[in-house]
Order: sequence, then C-alpha cells, then structure tokens
Amino acid sequence: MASGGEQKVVLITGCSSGIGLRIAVLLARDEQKRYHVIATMRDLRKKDRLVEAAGDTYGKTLTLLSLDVCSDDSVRQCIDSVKDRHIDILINNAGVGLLGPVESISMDDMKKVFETNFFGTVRMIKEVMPDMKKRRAGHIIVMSSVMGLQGVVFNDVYTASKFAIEGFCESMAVQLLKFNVKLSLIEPGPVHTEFETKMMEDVAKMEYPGADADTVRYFKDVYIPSSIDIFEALGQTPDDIAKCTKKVIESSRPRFRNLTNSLYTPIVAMKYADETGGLSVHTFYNLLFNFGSLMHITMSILKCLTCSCLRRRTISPD
Ligand SMILES: NC(=O)C1=CN([C@@H]2O[C@H](COP(=O)(O)OP(=O)(O)OC[C@H]3O[C@@H](n4cnc5c(N)ncnc54)[C@H](OP(=O)(O)O)[C@@H]3O)[C@@H](O)[C@H]2O)C=CC1
Ligand SMILES: CC1=C(/C=C/C(C)=C/C=C/C(C)=C/C=O)C(C)(C)CCC1
Repeated sequence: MASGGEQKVVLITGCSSGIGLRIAVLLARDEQKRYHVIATMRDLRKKDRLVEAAGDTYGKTLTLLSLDVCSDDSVRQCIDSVKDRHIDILINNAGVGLLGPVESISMDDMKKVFETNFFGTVRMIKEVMPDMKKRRAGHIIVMSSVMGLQGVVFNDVYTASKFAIEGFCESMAVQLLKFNVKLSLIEPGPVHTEFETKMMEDVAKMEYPGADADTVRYFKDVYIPSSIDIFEALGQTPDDIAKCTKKVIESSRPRFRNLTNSLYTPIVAMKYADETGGLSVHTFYNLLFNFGSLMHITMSILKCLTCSCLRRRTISPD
C-alpha cells in the first residue's frame, strides 16, 4: 500500500485487449502501489492475456471482474460487488469500431455501436457518478477519439458515436465541477490494437449490399490504402495511450480534452479556423481523392508541421 495515503480504486472497462489491458497493467504495476485496479471485461474466458501481462500484481493490486457495458444488470452487479461501491477513478474504455459505406451497414449494426460506445459509457457514468457526487471526489476518464472531434469518411457511424460522447461529456463536466468530480476525455488517433485488425477483417468479409460500384471502389481502392498509410505513419501503441492516461490521472489540474497525437493538432485546428466547415470538408476531400496516392509524402509534411509548439497542445506519453 502507498505510504501516506489510501490506494485509489480504479475501475476500467474493456480490459481483454488493447488500450484497456495496457492501462490496467501500467496502473497495477505503479511502483508506489498507489492504485487498486479493478480490471473488467465482458467475457472472463478472455482473461489470460491480461493475467499474464499483470504477472505478480494479479490478485494484489489488480483484480478481475466481469462487466458488459451493454447490460444494466451486469453493470449494477459489478459495481455492487465493489467494497462500499467506492470507485475513485472510472475509466470508460470499452468500445467497438464500424467501417464502410453506410448503405451496406444494417441499422442493427449501427445501433450496436451506439449501444456500446455511447450508451455503454453513459450507463457506467450513471451508475458510478452519484457516489462520487456524494463524496465530492472522483475522476471519470472517457476514451474518446480524434474522431470525436473530426469526422472521417467511411467511419460515419463510429465518428457519430464518439461525437455523442464528446457532447455528453462537455455538458456533464460543468455540473460535475460543482461536485468536485473531474471528467477528462482522451482523444487518440490511430492506435495499433485489435480494433485495427478486427476492422480490417470485417472489411475483407464485407459484401457491400446496397452500395453502388463507385462508392465501393472509393472505399476499397482509395480509403483503405490511405488509411493503412495513416496507421503506419501516425499509429501509436496502446502503451503510449496508457502512459498518457496515467499522466492525466496524476495531474493536479487534469485537462478536459487530451489529444494524444500531435500530428492531429492541425486537423483539429483547421476545423475551428473556419466556422463554415468548408475548409475541413475540402481539405479532407483533397487529401483523400487528389493526394491519396501521395499519402506517404503528405504524412511527412504533416510530421514537419507538427513542431514542438503544436506538441505542447497534446498530452505526450513521455
Ligand atoms: N485503436 C484505435 O485506433 C483507437 C481506439 N480508440 C478507442 O479506444 C478504446 C479501446 O479500443 P482498443 O483498445 O483500440 O480496441 P480493442 O478492440 O483492442 O479493445 C476493445 C475492448 O472493448 C471491449 N468491449 C467491446 N464491447 C464491450 C462491451 N459490451 N462490454 C465490455 N467490454 C466491451 C472489448 O472486449 P471483447 O474482447 O469482449 O470484444 C475489448 O476489451 C475504444 O473505445 C476505441 O473506440 C480511440 C481512438 C483510436
Ligand atoms: C487523417 C486522414 C484520413 C484518415 C484517418 C484515419 C484512418 C484515422 C483513424 C483514426 C482512428 C482509427 C480513430 C479511432 O478512434 C484519410 C481519410 C484517409 C485521408 C485524409 C486524412
């Protein structure tokens, strides 16, 4: 136990892989043992990777519970099983992606994305926030995305789910401040996790019912190769995002918005530079359809542009 203070109880959703798994392990391995991590996942049969990465912290500073963010009962049972329902830091990480022409995606699949990414986060906050308000203490972290700030073609529904989160949190943050409860959004760009592999597997299986030949061609032959280039050029590791998240938790005055990738700063700045929206729409159009084949060069220029003054606006893992 940390000397001079109680351990903080941190509950994290979606710890079977990727960013959630790495945050759980990083906090559980804290040298000063400042955290007791409750790592949760919807299917405990997937626990092996986490248990292995947690090593000797498993059963000490890290415990494992089952939690499906899409189920009222599962969320309630999990939180009720925590001693005194006391959670100091809630990390809403669970999320799913969805990629492709809207015409080819069923309404049910779209609703599943909102059910997990948006309502899953809301369900967690609704369950944990009242106790934090009573205690006049707590920190809620939400894994948003750069796609919560800027739409990206063919990610229409995923983007919308993250915009919904941003709007919800922007509204909540003001009320929570009155109760001394902090709320922070983490906004990563591309991160190499199963999120990327699952989406590419889904794309390979897709048959594009309802989409015309041109749209399918723009998606498969223009967007997908550019997106692969972008992941290669800008991709961060889940460890990077875990380190950024730990920094936010440990900050005495945590920021509300936390972009983790400085290479996205110009894209977000562009949105606010032109309130008509035209600059963003046309720049994205040109980047994809006119300079898509030059994406490698475009990315190099972007890297040069993101000098240290822009980097200061992001949270870095180091
Ligand atoms: N990778 C990226 O490029 C980026 C990801 N993000 C966000 O980061 C977060 C984590 O994603 P990432 O680590 O990359 O992807 P992963 O696919 O590796 O991890 C997603 C996690 O969410 C879990 N999950 C999905 N549905 C539920 C549910 N109903 N209840 C509980 N857990 C669930 C998955 O569990 P299971 O194994 O059971 O499916 C898995 O543990 C997401 O919110 C994502 O939107 C943000 C920006 C970029
Ligand atoms: C920037 C950019 C593109 C793609 C961005 C991608 C692919 C971002 C992925 C972000 C992720 C995966 C966020 C997860 O939440 C395009 C449209 C190819 C071309 C124009 C510039």
